Amino acid sequence: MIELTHIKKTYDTGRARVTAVDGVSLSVEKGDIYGIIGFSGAGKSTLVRCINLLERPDSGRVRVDGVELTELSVPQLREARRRIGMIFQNFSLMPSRTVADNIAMALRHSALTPEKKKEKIASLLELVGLGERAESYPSQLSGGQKQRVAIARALANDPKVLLCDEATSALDPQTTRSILKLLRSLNEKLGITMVVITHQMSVVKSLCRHAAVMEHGRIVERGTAVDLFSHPQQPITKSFIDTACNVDSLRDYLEDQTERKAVTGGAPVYLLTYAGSETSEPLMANLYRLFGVSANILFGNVDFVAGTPIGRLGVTLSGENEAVSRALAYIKDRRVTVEEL
Ligand SMILES: Nc1ncnc2c1ncn2[C@@H]1O[C@H](COP(=O)(O)OP(=O)(O)OP(=O)(O)O)[C@@H](O)[C@H]1O
Repeated sequence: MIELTHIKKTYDTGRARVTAVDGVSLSVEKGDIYGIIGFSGAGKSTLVRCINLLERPDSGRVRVDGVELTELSVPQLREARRRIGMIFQNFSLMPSRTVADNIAMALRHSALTPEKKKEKIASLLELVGLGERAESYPSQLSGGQKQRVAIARALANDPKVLLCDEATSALDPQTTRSILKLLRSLNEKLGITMVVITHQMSVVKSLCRHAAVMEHGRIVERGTAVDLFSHPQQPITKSFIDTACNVDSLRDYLEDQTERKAVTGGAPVYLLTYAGSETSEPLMANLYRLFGVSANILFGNVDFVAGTPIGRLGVTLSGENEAVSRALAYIKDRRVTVEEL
């Protein structure tokens, strides 16, 4: 559905030349929810704004639903953009217009009759759970409700693609969950392809099937959300995952050598990460049964990523040195990742 090829975008700030996107290629399948994660300034927004040519890349190709956008005339591009909805962190609603009028703005070039437009607006508001708020003004709505209006507006022209730029970053955790749930249901009901920019791995965790990690204008790692969560390769991906899965708290705790000695008795701490069916194996029991090695659990966390459980355990292992080595080899054989902390 979306094909970006060797996208490069630089900005001339007067004093310096900033390379915001540095030769990125990205392919997003129809119906996918694709996350783009990275720290502030990594180039996520610029990359996503290249998908609808809100930013025109210096070089590279942008193909959406089989159409090469960079080759279109201005009127053709305007038409093509209607098939690409976008929502933002700050909602971008017109404060002086009602909810219904905000959505109507997106339909001003539509061929629908005024009657049909009214029906369309009502059904869009129904879809986002705001059937009763057509005549409210944005100032009368909560942040979550404003984002729902923005989503309804983005869907007005039946887009095939929805771009979400930090859509939940300004919302509290509970409202974030409800907006992510809405986006998931729209993806299921409408089959709409979504690209979701975020600096929070928790958004990737609960929404995305695939994701790419950006750093300094480049994609440094990409894959299924399950793979990124269970077998992150790059340091930046690991650090995002550690934060999302609370491993940070264990690392912080172990940094204090006195605390560390008190809980581990000086034994090494291993972080075991396992995904999917690997979780069902009674691993700890087997370590004792097969090797006489017992595990002392210091930390445990299970996340569900795209419906797959991914577990993390922080353990010390006690037993004969030789037995512990064999136990570690046994664990690794079961596709459990072992990291010494
Ligand atoms: N219009 C602009 N003019 C000059 N520099 C820009 C412009 N837009 C972005 N940049 C620069 O390009 C780089 C990438 O910015 P971008 O907003 O794409 O990153 P981001 O990952 O989306 O970060 P954030 O989450 O903070 O928005 C940054 O160094 C930024 O300062």
